[in-house]
Amino acid sequence: MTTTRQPPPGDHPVLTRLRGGLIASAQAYPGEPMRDPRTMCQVAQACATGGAVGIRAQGLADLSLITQQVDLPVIGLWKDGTQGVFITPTLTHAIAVASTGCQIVALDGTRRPRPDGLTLAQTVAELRQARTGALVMADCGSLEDALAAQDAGVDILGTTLAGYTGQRPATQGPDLELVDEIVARAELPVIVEGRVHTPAQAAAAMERGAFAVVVGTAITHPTTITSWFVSAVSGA
Ligand SMILES: CC(=O)N[C@H](C=O)[C@@H](O)[C@H](O)[C@H](O)COP(=O)(O)O
Repeated sequence: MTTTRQPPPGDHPVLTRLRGGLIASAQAYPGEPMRDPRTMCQVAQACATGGAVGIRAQGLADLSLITQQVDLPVIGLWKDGTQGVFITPTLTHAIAVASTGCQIVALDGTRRPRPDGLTLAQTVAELRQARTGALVMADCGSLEDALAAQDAGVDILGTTLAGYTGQRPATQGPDLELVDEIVARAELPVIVEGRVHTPAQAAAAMERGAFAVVVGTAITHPTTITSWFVSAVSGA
């Protein structure tokens, strides 16, 4: 199975729109009050008004609505489960995500076995065969994941899973050490994602060579943001 490369890293028109910008991740979790595609779409619209250059979102219903109603590149994923490989875990999930019209499909980019038995390279190649036109973002947990994902033919490397796979400690903010390592060794655009909680941390990620930064919780998850303030107030 051969992998057809997309245009050179960073030159694709979708990447041109994302370069140097802030991508807002709008996701609500099962059982939460905001878990409704209309709500997530409104959150995405609000983020667009605030200057986000792209949206990351989860689930086929949310993605179908957001790709129709928000005029920004969308990074789509499908979370299935909460343990192991759960971010767009199989080729079937990836094709379904791409079919919602999102410009980028994010999938687990670790070296762990995938539930459908395909390798990451096979998954990427099959997704390209499906001719959806979507780029592929590998959600990685380490430098080794990122280099393997690059070899597997993905278009974008993300630090999404740093601190969540046992390969790296869960740093207080984004794992900037990992950003340094990936930027130094990989050739693909590196999107920094995971625990970017302040504008200063987002700026630091850009200074370390990030192509773009994804912020989720700190912008779009009021329950967690509220709990930060509650802790501060009760601890004062
Ligand atoms: C590990 C995992 O499942 N990450 C998910 C990936 O899509 C989301 O739950 C995160 O909110 C997203 O990565 C943004 O990160 P943060 O919310 O820390 O800004």
